[in-house]
Amino acid sequence: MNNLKLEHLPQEFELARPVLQTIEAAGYEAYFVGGSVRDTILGKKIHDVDIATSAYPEEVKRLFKRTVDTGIEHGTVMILDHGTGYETTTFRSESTYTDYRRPDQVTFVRSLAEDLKRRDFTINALAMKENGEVIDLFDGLADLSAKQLRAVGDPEQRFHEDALRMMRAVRFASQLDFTIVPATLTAIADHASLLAKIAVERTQVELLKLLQGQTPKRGLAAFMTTGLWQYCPEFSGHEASLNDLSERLSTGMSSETAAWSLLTTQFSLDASQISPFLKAWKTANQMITDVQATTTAARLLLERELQPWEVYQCGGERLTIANEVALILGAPDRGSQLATQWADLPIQSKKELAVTGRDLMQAGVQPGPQLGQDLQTLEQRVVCGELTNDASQLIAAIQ
Ligand SMILES: Nc1ccn([C@@H]2O[C@H](COP(=O)(O)OP(=O)(O)OP(=O)(O)O)[C@@H](O)[C@H]2O)c(=O)n1
Ligand SMILES: [Mg+2]
Repeated sequence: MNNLKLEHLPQEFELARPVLQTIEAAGYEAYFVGGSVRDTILGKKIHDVDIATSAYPEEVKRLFKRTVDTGIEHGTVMILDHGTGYETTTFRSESTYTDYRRPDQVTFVRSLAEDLKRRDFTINALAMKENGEVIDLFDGLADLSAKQLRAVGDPEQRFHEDALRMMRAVRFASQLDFTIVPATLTAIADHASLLAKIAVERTQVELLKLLQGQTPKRGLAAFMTTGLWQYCPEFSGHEASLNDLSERLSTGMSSETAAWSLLTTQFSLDASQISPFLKAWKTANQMITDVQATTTAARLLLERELQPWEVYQCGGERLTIANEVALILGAPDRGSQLATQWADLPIQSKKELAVTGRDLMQAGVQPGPQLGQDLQTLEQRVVCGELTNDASQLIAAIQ
């Protein structure tokens, strides 16, 4: 056990202190736990603070005026008395897990040590008192300084309890630039197939964080060597492409759209293959549309410059993503050129076309498929600079 007392806590903790103080004043224990403690010690910005307490959910609710049962069956209560909501979870003990996802039952306990020992990695098993004193029962601080991920206790047990933790390991390796210690890495390789039991939505979150992390090479390399990749939807047959990526990807992708586009471009998927690929990963429909556009453009950028119509069809921010992806895969950086090409387009969307279908009908074009065709021809010719975007000229061109 090591000692550390943080003197200057980030604002997020300062604001949450009254919650811990109220719980402690009633005779219970309360600590900050999880990622916020880890990230503060690492000097990183934190996004939310999690609180763990010896008070049972009903006891927590009695201490505050406004609470919401956000996950009461797991012991989680949201406290709203201090502005921002604070999720407070009662200490829980180990129990049996038969489905590799969630415990068969949750047992509330009064001991912090019992709670911490069922957490995934030593760096995530730190607790911090309201006054900044860090409780380190599993040498998490030593692993933080050595930049290492190590499962708490027996790694096999930790991955049996929740197979998603294996994806979390490779995600943290990328996000934090940490190595995974050999025993933990071996346990991941031995249990990789359990990932198939995990809901794809949860795996997706970790994969995207990995690709957006600071050292994606590290995370991807572990993702590949442990065999986790084999239990991800639609990855089969792409081992060589993924290994190639793990060598190329020296910085994190800028967004989720960029992360997906990198995979679909690297896998040489065409627009019709992107939809089943992303559907298997359960992404939103908008993501499918965006990735189809960025991948089409990125694939072209790997060969040559884009024509105005191709710039137009990809559009705005998506061009930046296409360029980001193509650059990683070996194309020259055409970022500023694309920005100029985009800015110089006569119109940037169909809404800016000087005529509508109604205008064409008034000019005598019959409604029907031909009308749509005519409009698209005009749009294309305006974008390419063959026609001026002027209503009378466009109508004249059609007639
Ligand atoms: N499968 C999991 C998920 C979470 N935890 C524990 O619950 C804490 C909070 O979980 P979560 O917010 O999902 O992850 P963080 O570690 O806080 O990371 P992030 O910064 O992404 O929120 C973790 O630190 C860890 O102690 C765990 O043991 N096993
Ligand atoms: Mg967290």
